[in-house]
Amino acid sequence: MASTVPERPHAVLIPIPAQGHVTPMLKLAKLLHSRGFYITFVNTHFNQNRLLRSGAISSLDSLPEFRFESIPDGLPPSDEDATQDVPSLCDSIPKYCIAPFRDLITELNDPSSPTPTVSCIVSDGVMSFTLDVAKELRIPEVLFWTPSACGVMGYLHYQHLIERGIFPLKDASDLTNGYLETPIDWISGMKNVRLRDLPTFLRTVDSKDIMFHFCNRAAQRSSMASAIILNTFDELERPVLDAMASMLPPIYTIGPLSLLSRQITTSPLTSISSNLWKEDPACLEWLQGREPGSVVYVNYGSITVMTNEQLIEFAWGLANSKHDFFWVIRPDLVKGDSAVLPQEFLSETKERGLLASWCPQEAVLSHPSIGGFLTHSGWNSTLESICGGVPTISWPFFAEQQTNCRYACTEWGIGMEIDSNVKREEVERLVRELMEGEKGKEMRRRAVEWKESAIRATQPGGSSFQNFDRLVKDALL
Ligand SMILES: O=c1ccn([C@@H]2O[C@H](COP(=O)(O)OP(=O)(O)O[C@H]3O[C@H](CO)[C@@H](O)[C@H](O)[C@H]3O)[C@@H](O)[C@H]2O)c(=O)[nH]1
Repeated sequence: MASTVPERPHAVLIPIPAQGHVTPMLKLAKLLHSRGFYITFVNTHFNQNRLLRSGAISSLDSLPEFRFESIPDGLPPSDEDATQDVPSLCDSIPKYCIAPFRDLITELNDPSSPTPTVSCIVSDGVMSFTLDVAKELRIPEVLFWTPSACGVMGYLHYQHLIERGIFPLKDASDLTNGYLETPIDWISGMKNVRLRDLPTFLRTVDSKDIMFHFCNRAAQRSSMASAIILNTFDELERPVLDAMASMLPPIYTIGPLSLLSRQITTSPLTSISSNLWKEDPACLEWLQGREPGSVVYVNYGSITVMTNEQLIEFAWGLANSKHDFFWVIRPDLVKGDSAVLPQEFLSETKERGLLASWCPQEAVLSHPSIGGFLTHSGWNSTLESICGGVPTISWPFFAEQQTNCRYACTEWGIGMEIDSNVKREEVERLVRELMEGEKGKEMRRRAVEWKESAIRATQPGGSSFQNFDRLVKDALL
């Protein structure tokens, strides 16, 4: 009797097209590939071109059983090397991506397609239109929410903000009159939070705000998924995870993915990365010549923008602290223009400061010479900092970065916050405290403890390691 070889499971993964989402989704894709899955990774055309141009992926069909596909995002052409406008993307994606996504899956499942039948969809938590395609085509779908659990908990309560009359704000003066300090004591699992610690899209008088409704809708629809994946670990966010368990389908905490994915060492997949900008590798050599724990690393992620005046405040704060620093200034970091740093700053710091436009951040944060991280508190940066045992100064920009900052400062003991109206004296003071002060020492001790806890979680027997196994067996196969 002829025996039939069972078909390989085929997972289709789709992140929202932003660096902080593509990176963890690609790590997850690689992990699933290492467990025998055939992978289709779906980018937008815009991002696929960027990944090819930056050298993150060198060709689209060189890897066996791991293919990249792309769909349009519905936006008009824009600067090819700059982050796309986030509200425009969030407005366009649900309208324009659903048909091409449905067509792609239908094509993959056509009997003439050489690929195995699609057995599951793993979609970004905010790409909630994919749930409709999954339902229509009867394919199970798991949602991967890439922010922290505390951030996701904030989004899950956006509907309550409407019901309680908190969203929209009554008056623009609520942004400055102390209203945002209002304690929020009704979210179970979250303590010591104020209105200003919840994801920032509530800070508007516009009842139709795109970002608020985009995140609220995605949060409300999460219960349609068959499971939820979070890039966190139980010990770090236990109270909020416990509270969330009754609000969502089964949750699998599998983070930090940057540690869990280190198990992939032999596959050809190690040669692909998710960088939308070209990395400057020279920084690692520069760090090599520095004393352990002596360098302040400064990076605001892939979306944050600031004015040139703010950039100059950071510059003089760093210079006046007299500490060595490695500062990544993305080409589109300064709003509407390119960054201009004063010549006196450049000459004064040339022996002890290094500037770059993009870097291998995970390697930088694990380098022994890094003593502290001035960050915008994006979730990937927060986790990568924990994995390096590095304490932070936080200048949160938007979304759930304010929530991450609050938790880093008050719950995890690894961060200090800079006022959004940044001034050089405060930067100097906080950098000195971080690098020389008693508080800095204590934060470093806590950061190292969290690093050890993250390592335990991702090693065999650890919670994230086991949850990944369970995710594969119970939710994806
Ligand atoms: O020079 C650089 C700068 C950044 N990165 C990487 O880029 C990612 C940036 O991600 P993150 O720190 O999370 O920041 P954002 O790009 O701002 O991330 C978006 O997505 C995150 C996950 O959902 C959210 O937490 C943030 O609020 C949201 O802005 C990280 O993996 C970094 O290692 C580099 O490799 N090199």
